[in-house]
Amino acid sequence: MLSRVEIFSELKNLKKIRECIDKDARVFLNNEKDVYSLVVSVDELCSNIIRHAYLGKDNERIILITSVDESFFFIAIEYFGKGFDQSSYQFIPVDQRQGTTKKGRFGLKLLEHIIKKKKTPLCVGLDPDLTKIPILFHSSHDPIAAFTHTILETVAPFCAAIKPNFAFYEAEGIDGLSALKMALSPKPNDLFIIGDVKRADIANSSSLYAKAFFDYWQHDAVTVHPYMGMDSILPFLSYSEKLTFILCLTSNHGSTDIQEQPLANGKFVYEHIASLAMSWNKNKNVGLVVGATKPNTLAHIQNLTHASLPLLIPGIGSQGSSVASLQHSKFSFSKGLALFNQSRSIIYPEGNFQTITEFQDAVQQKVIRASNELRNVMGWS
Ligand SMILES: O=C(O)c1cc(=O)[nH]c(=O)n1[C@@H]1O[C@H](COP(=O)(O)O)[C@@H](O)[C@H]1O
Repeated sequence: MLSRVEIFSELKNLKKIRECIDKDARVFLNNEKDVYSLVVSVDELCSNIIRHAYLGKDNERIILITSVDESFFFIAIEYFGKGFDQSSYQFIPVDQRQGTTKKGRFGLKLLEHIIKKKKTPLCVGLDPDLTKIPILFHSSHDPIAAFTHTILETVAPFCAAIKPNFAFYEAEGIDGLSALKMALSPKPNDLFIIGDVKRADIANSSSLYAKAFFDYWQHDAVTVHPYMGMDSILPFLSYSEKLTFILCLTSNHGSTDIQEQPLANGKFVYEHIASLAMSWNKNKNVGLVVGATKPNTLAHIQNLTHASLPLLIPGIGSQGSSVASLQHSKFSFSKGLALFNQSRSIIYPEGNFQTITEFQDAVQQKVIRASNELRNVMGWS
């Protein structure tokens, strides 16, 4: 299949180039994240042509030619401005590029992209609990692995993100962690993966937590606590292509013990955390965890941050909150970016299941209902 797109050199015209690459890349690649990476690379290349080769002039031509089939993808970009000075290029091996590349919004854009493609901001939490996993999985030699695999396969088409909570895997020791590793290998297509790890330590230790969850586990995002301050969070933020969700106002009752305490200046601790998070957002890769169980405070935090930080919102379902209660609050579904997590209410449907298929059908009903509910609220149905 051969395509040709010609545009004038205005940034707004790059949409046509992105659309063409997005369409053709799907013939060749079957992974949403790879498609997105390619779209971003070509977009970056063309915007550099406009900025550097055409010095911002908007009436010059850029021509994109692609040829693609399942085994081959050819991309040519033709432009007529100042050529690239190859002698100015200094090769930096990928493993030494940390901190040398332009700070990206890749994690944020990837999340946005997947939410739009899947038409849902639903995140499904992977919280495999041996006391809740249906009996039929217990005859498997590795119930946690079998359960995780079944849940992933069932929910993947209907959600944008998954959030494995490490507590549930770590509780089973090495076996639990290998079950998770196996379930996530190869990396699932079309899913944003948030490692719910709630870490952070002195910088020296945090940098290894960050390495573990971003490099080894290949997560797209992690959750961290802010208790130890900026230096404990920065090692996570130095991964500019990943997202780091900072606990701001958690969904549990104990949030009143510390997070909802007033400071000497009259502000609440969670407000202070939200302001700090905004000031740490130099790489556009900071998000906040805010529970859905306090819809009005959630709305207040959304306002306070001008909806500039992506929100991870747990607490819907088993913890008693609902999409309806958010609708009845001042929270705005149309401002900024938010992911709504549900774990137990999706992965543990009631019933006495005799077969995996019966169980999958029940989970599928739950996840479709949760996904559709959010889709309706977003006006995407
Ligand atoms: O960081 C989280 O994900 C989190 C923060 C919070 O404030 N409240 C909260 O419930 N969570 C996690 O979100 C999931 C909620 O699970 P369910 O209550 O079963 O939907 C669990 O894995 C929690 O650990």
